[in-house]
Amino acid sequence: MTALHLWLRHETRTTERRTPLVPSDARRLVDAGVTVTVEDSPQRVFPAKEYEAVGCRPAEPGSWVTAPRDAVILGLKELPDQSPELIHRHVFFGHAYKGQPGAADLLRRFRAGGGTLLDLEYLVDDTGRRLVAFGFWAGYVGAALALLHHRDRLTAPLRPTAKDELDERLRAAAGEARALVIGALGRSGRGARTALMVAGVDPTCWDLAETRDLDRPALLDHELMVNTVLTTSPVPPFLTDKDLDDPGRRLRTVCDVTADVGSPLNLLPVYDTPTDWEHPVRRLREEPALELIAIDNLPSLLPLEASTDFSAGLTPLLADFEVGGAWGRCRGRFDTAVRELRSAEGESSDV
Ligand SMILES: NC(=O)c1ccc[n+]([C@@H]2O[C@H](COP(=O)([O-])OP(=O)(O)OC[C@H]3O[C@@H](n4cnc5c(N)ncnc54)[C@H](O)[C@@H]3O)[C@@H](O)[C@H]2O)c1
Repeated sequence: MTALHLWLRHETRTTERRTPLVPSDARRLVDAGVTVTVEDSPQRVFPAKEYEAVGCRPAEPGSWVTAPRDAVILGLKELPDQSPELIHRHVFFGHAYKGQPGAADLLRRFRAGGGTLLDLEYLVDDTGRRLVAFGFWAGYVGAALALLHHRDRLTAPLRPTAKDELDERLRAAAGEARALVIGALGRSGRGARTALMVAGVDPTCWDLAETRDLDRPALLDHELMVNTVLTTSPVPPFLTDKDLDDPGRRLRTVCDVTADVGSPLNLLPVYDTPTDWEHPVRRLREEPALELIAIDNLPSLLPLEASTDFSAGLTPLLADFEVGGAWGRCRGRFDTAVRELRSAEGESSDV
């Protein structure tokens, strides 16, 4: 039996309805002897009473700051700014290791309080492959939005929805479309293919083998493209301004699921800011028209499915919360980031 005390916090972003732990999985952890505290959260897709019904302890939103020191605080997105010293172990997406805005400040807060960031993005197996990710639903929603827009049936602002409702809209928009999914064998790629199939569209699927010698005319001959490629080494871009200016281009709608703006590995360097729920579509060219969707929080639009899937992957890892293995690698990445921060600040490199 483990002495783990898990504390599920309220998400501060009002649009964030997802949770990394759903009630049915919380029950599994409680049954395994884990103490699970769940903060009330008005927007979470599962009400607090469903967690209480399976044996979780209730808590007020934001009360994790006063949680016992040994509690592991679980969340998805950013921590609120109050509490300059972070004393706990925190499991969430910290976005703190690639020099992102606010990254150094967050690491400093951990360093000041002696806490630890266990970043979900760095929870990987021994080959470096991520163990929990929202990719499938990012691809699903991205392709669905692209298809709906292509059919002139996308309305803004976007709002979180249920899969049944989205699928109904996709079926109502069914018909021929020449669609291309790049990165088709990955998590997001599979999601994109699945959504397009719901709309009766059988996309062309490219992955590593098909882009090694990129056939640009073939790419531009598709009406709709969904980019879901996660690359770790530089490769030539899939689209350039020159391609966009090609008068023979049939491509009209692009969804960049990676929304990798500003990264040196960006494969679609034809725009410089993502789009969002208020304004999901941006016109990049007038004649012939080319429109872009590049939203960086796609799975939040399907909070129930995204949460359920993510929680199913995370729960066995939480049940086996330990020093070594995936959590050890995750901790090691945090230690490295703190050392890097120290040496950037000219201090001793000891952690
Ligand atoms: N927009 C959002 O809300 C959102 C949410 C989750 C994930 N994402 C992003 O989606 C992207 C994909 O994530 P994933 O979980 O699907 O990754 P993944 O590793 O499961 O899949 C990536 C795929 O890209 C393929 N690939 C790599 N290099 C390629 C190349 N040069 N040409 C063609 N294919 C290539 C890989 O073989 C793999 O099949 C990531 O950038 C991730 O950050 C975005």
